[in-house]
Amino acid sequence: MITVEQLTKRYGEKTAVDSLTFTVRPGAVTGFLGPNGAGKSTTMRMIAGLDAPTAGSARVNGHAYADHPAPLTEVGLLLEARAVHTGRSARNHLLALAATHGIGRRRVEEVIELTGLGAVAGRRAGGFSLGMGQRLGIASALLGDPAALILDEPVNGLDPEGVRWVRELLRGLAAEGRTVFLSSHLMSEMALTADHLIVVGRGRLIADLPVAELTERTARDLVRVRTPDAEELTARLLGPGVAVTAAAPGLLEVRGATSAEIGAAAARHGLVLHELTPQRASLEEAFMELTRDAVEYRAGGDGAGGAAGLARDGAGAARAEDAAGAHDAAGAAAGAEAVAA
Ligand SMILES: Nc1ncnc2c1ncn2[C@@H]1O[C@H](COP(=O)(O)OP(=O)(O)OP(=O)(O)O)[C@@H](O)[C@H]1O
Repeated sequence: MITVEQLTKRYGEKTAVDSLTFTVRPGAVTGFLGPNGAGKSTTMRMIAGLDAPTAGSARVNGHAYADHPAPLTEVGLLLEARAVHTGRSARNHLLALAATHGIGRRRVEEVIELTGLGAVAGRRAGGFSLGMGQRLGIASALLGDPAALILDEPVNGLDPEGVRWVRELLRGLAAEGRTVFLSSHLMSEMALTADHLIVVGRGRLIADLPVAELTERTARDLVRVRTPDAEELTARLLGPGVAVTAAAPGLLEVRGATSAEIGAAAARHGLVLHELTPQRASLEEAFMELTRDAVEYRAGGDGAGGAAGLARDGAGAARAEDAAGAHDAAGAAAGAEAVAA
């Protein structure tokens, strides 16, 4: 369990992490998501005791990381890819690390096996590719068989097979009851790997919700219909609460009716349909929507009513309801535009 309370980090005028409060629970993969510069790495460094908070606290299993007598056995860390600039072989690197914690050779061989480094373990780690370096970083993190893992962008630089390998490994570790906390700026990756999401922008909490909930919320009330009988179908569908937009010749976008209702109406009136597709916003779109204001602010926009608007309660922590409310409102506004057009 990782507990972050009112965690804040300022570098001079710059607030990198702003009153963050969240909990990362065991038995699940929790994704830490946010655009570049949102404060993910800084937060992870503070959890790992590598940076001192300006205010607030971060605890792993109830203690500050630095207070753990043998931190490797408590928390596995992967914070910087290619942190190994060494002439040592991967195996010797792991053996040296293991020795600092009284971890035996057997465990070193186990993690080499687990991370698929067997064939290259005798090679100089400093010359590893980014992908191999990531595997070695993950092997180091797993060395102490820790109950919690904190991984900053663990799939960075990995090929698709490597990405899938990390995903399955992390899901397996969570299924064993461990706390798995990983950062990414890629929603698509998180959607496949994480059970729960903590989304940040400009150092502040934007959302804290299960991935499944975000998926549900991205379902748009919109059905795309391709038909040679567009005009007549439009006339048949229009009614209270139903809006139909002609997106292109023979292509309608219908709001306020399900695809089943549209199909039934077409059948009743003998109208031909070539396509009937309920639309869902992709998770990537949902993420962009959630973090849009945070990004605009960073790009020099005024950001008024942006992430600050989402994180509007006194404590500065917008929970899922707030963020979703804002998201829904934005979705509704976009819908109104489309209908008007
Ligand atoms: N040592 C530092 N001194 C000054 N500013 C810093 C320092 N470390 C981070 N920052 C700033 O704090 C903000 C948050 O940075 P951080 O690296 O935590 O974000 P991030 O979400 O991990 O981004 P990325 O996805 O790009 O790694 C950024 O604006 C960054 O420039």
